[in-house]
Amino acid sequence: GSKWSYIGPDGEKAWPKKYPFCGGVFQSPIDFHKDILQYDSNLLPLEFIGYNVPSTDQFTLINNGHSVKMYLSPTMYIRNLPFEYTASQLHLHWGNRNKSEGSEHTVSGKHFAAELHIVHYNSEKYPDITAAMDKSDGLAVLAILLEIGPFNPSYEKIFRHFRNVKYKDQMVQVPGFNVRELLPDRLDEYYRYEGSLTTPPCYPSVLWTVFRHPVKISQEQLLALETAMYCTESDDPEPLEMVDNFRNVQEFHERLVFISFRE
Ligand SMILES: NS(=O)(=O)c1c(F)c(F)c(S(=O)(=O)CCO)c(N[C@H]2CCc3ccccc32)c1F
Ligand SMILES: [Zn+2]
Repeated sequence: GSKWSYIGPDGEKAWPKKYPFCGGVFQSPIDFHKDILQYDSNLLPLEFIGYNVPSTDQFTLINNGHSVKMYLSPTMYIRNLPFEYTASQLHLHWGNRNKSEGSEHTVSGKHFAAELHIVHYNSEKYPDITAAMDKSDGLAVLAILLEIGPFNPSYEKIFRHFRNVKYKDQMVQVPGFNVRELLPDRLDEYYRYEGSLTTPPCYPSVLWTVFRHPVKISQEQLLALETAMYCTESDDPEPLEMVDNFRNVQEFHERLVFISFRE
């Protein structure tokens, strides 16, 4: 499978050797700081269609060795982007139990505890995500910054299954729920820029929407995320904890991030 990691000799500094786009342009994630932000009044709130998936449907949650990802229903899509984008999967990035600063995007140099990504592909132009993922208008990823606060029952609908996907390639079925509950209340306030996948193959194919307002999960939920999973298979004699699975922020020169809010 894909031989890359977040640590050691196959870590992010080595990614460009096998995945040239990782050393290229428009790379993500980035730091949002005031001198690259520009207000844009044309940035409308996104519209989510079909996000309220009935509990009779099921999502497949899988540990792929890099993250924990959940396949979404093809009836879920977003409007109010340049094209219609259909949901593909969601996954998370996080730190470790001693340093809960595992978000990919940062704000004024500050990490949040973790980050949820909902990956969509341009279903108006491409038949599936594999066709879309290396096209400049191929993908749209929504990013939700996570921070510590009260217990979050919506995130628990995913988190309570972590014990069944502890090891690489393990999977479990998750009853459908309203994925809109995972997003912050203020959908009208977000950062928007053109960037890339934050993992190999790092294609510069992503229209990023990072919501301004973080969502809160409890300390215990965060600890579960930081301690539940392994990158290795269940029978591996040298288990590797799945921690710190975030890419460092990338150089962002001569470019702007558009914001839908006046700070
Ligand atoms: N942070 S991110 O949003 O850039 C991002 C990831 F961080 C990440 F881990 C994955 S993955 O599929 O779990 C593993 C590596 O592809 C994807 N998966 C994408 C990339 C390629 C692909 C192909 C089919 C379905 C999903 C994806 C991803 F888009
Ligand atoms: Zn991601």
